[in-house]
Amino acid sequence: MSVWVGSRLLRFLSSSRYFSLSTLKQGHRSMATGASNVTYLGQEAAQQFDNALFYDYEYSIDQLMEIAGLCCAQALAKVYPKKPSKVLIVCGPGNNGGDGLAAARHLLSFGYNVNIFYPKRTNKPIYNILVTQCTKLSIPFLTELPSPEDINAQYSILLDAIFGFSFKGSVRSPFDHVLSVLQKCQVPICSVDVPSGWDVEKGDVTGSGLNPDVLISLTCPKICARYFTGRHFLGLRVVPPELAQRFNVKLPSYPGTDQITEILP
Ligand SMILES: NC(=O)C1=CN([C@@H]2O[C@H](COP(=O)(O)OP(=O)(O)OC[C@H]3O[C@@H](n4cnc5c(N)ncnc54)[C@H](O)[C@@H]3O)[C@@H](O)[C@H]2O)[C@@H](O)CC1
Ligand SMILES: [K+]
Repeated sequence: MSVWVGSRLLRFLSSSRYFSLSTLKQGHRSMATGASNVTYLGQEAAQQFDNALFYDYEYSIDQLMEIAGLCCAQALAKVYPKKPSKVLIVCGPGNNGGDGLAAARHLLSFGYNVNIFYPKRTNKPIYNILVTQCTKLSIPFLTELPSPEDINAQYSILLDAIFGFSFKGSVRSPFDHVLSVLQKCQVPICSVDVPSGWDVEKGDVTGSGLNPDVLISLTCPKICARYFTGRHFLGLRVVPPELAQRFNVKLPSYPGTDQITEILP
C-alpha cells in the first residue's frame, strides 16, 4: 500500500513540474481548454525534452526542423486547401523562424505562392542554408513588413514563425512593431508551436500576442495551448516511446502515415 502511495506521489510530483497551471492569468482568452488525453509541457520541460532529442537521441536540428516545416505546411494546407493562395511567412531569429523557412519550401511545392519576411537574421549555417534554398527557389524575401491594409489586400494566409518555446518577457524590437502590425490584420494566422507574443505557460498575458486560427504544436503541445480555441494540430511524430515515458508524456496517435494529427478539445 505504502509503495503504491509513494509511486502515486512521485508521479504527481513529476507531472506537476510539467503542468504548472497555477497561474491562469491571461489576455483575450477567457477559458483554459485543452484535450485531456494530451500532455502540455511547461517552458523548462519543453527545453529539456528538446535537449533529450538532440543529445540522447542525436537528432540534428536540421533533421527536426525539416520535418517541423513539413508538418506546418501540411496543417496549413489541410485547413486552407484553396490554391493558388498567397502566404506570408514571418520568421523570428531562432529555430521557430527556421521552421518557417523550411515550411516555405514545402508550401511552394504544394502550389502556394510564398513570401517571407525575416527581419532579424541569425548568422548560423542552419539558417543561412535555409535562406539560400528559398532564394534559389525564387521565394521573395520582403525588405519591409507591409501595412495591415496591404497584407489584407495581398495575402490570404499568414504563417507565424516568430517565437516558439524559448520566448520570454515582453516583446523586443523589431518584433514589437511586427506583432502590432500583424494584430491588425484580418488574414487568418497559422502559428508554429506557440502563438507569438504568448507566454509559453500563461498565454497572452500582455495582450501583445497574436490571435491565430490554427496552431501547429511540435512534439508536445506547450501549456499555453490550453488557452487556444482554434484548430490545433500536433506534428513531429518522432518522439521515441522511452522519451515519452521518461517525461510522463501522453500523446495522441497519428492516423496512418500522416505527419500531423488534429487535437480535438
Ligand atoms: N525538438 C523540438 O521540439 C524542436 C523545436 N523546433 C522549434 O524550435 C523552437 C524553439 O527554438 P529556439 O529555442 O531557438 O527559440 P525560439 O525560436 O522560440 O526563439 C528564440 C529567439 O527569440 C528571441 N527572443 C526571446 N524572447 C524574446 C522577446 N521577448 N523579444 C524579442 N526576442 C525574443 C531570442 O533572443 C532568440 O533569438 C520551437 O518552438 C520549435 O518551433 C524545431 O525547429 C525542431 C524541433
Ligand atoms: K510562433
